[in-house]
Amino acid sequence: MDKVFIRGLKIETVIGVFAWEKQVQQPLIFDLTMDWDITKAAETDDLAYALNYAAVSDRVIEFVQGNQYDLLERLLVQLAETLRTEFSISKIKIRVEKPAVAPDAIAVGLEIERG
Ligand SMILES: Nc1nc2c(c(=O)[nH]1)N=C([C@H](O)[C@@H](O)CO)CN2
Repeated sequence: MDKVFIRGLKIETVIGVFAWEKQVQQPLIFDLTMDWDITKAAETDDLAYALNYAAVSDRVIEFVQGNQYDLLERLLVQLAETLRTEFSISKIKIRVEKPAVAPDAIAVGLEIERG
């Protein structure tokens, strides 16, 4: 299957288990890979048949900044469900890094696949 991807989408939001994390915004960095059959878009050269990565990016930003969760797990599962429903995406992989909380690691985060 063809893939549409978004890499390194940085979004400032409130996320985390601890009390201090609920008082501040911190960055999350998202990578998304989405299955999409590009045949019709390639034949027609029409964005209407493509999975518009700009529109998906805007929705990810809106969702992440519009919802507050403790765990990355809940955020990613809810986000995956929302994107799959709204954009008719059959399969999605979402990876998120939370860089501000792990000074001794290159990265911490979570990756899920749905569909
Ligand atoms: N698997 C997870 N582990 C942890 C999470 C999380 O969302 N998923 N969150 C935290 C804290 O919020 C942390 O980021 C602050 O130090 C810890 N572990």
